[in-house]
Amino acid sequence: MGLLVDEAFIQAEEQRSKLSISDAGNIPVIDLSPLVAADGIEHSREALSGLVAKVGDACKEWGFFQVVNHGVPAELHDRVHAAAREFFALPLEEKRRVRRSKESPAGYHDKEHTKNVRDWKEVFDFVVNEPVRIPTTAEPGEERIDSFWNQWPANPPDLRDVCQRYAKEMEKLAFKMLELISLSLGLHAKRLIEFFRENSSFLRLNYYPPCPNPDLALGVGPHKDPGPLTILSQDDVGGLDVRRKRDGEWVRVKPIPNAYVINLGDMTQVWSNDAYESVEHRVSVNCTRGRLSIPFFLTPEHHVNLRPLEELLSEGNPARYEEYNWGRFMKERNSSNFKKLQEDNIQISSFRKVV
Ligand SMILES: O=C(O)CCC(=O)C(=O)O
Ligand SMILES: [Fe+2]
Repeated sequence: MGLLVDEAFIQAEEQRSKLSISDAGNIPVIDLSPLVAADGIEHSREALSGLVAKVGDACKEWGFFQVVNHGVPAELHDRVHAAAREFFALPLEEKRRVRRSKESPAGYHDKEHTKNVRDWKEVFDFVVNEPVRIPTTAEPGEERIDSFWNQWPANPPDLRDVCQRYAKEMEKLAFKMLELISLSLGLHAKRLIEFFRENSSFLRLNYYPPCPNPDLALGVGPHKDPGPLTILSQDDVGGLDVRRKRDGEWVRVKPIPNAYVINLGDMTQVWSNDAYESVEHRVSVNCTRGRLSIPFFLTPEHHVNLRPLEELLSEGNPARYEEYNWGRFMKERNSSNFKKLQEDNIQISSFRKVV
């Protein structure tokens, strides 16, 4: 295939997607119905122990799994997808009325870079709880805090309401997943939820238009998510690829109707002192069908500090990470989206202790 896309989108040869990628056939699919039926995990721990074990195994072996019977109303899910499609179909000029800026980082944008290569996608971001507060700079000792709010487009008119209701459902599901992950690590069910009573979580509507050079560009370059976990809804097109832990191969996550894809992020890796690992993933594109995906990123407030959890450490298993501050970490990471840096943005590996 000849070169049809702008140079900014071209991935280095070793990062490109092979057209013959295989389906991740055995990525775990976990049925959450015991949890939904039990009305809270505290009350029926026995009945849920099988579920906890499954989540633990999936976290260790894959760091990626899908959940079904999760309790999120299908009708609401379908309405968010429909509204998102309508939004992305608007003329660029109209979408750009709610474009994001340094001062107002929620909204529409189409120029994100992952590892300094431009992603083949359009995005609309919104936060779950307003306003979100973030330090003005990433300097140590910075005391100034900026607040920002969502920007909602006039069209489609129901986008705001549908998105806000859906966001609350995602928050609820994320808390359930945190309980299961806590229990699977041998922690108290509420141990990890503590960090998110107030939170800065956000949702992203991703649209990946058909791409004339799916052999050269990616929808999102290879990366790991920085929070504890991400809950993703995808349509039936497919394109999410995971680097399988077992052999380092890229495999495609098969779309399952009404399922959510859950992936662990860096924060879970740090808390668990590497017992669970954040998994690398990327998005491949294709030349015929536009793809829609809607990830929910659970994230804490800016003042939260992260480090391996004391209860999981021992003499034989000392902390592998230095403590870091979430607000400063995110400020530093996000600044690379606005100016194209030569180096890659900050990663948790910067906090890894030399032992
Ligand atoms: O679109 C997808 O399937 C994944 C998107 C993703 O990984 C991200 O936005 O962090
Ligand atoms: Fe991601």
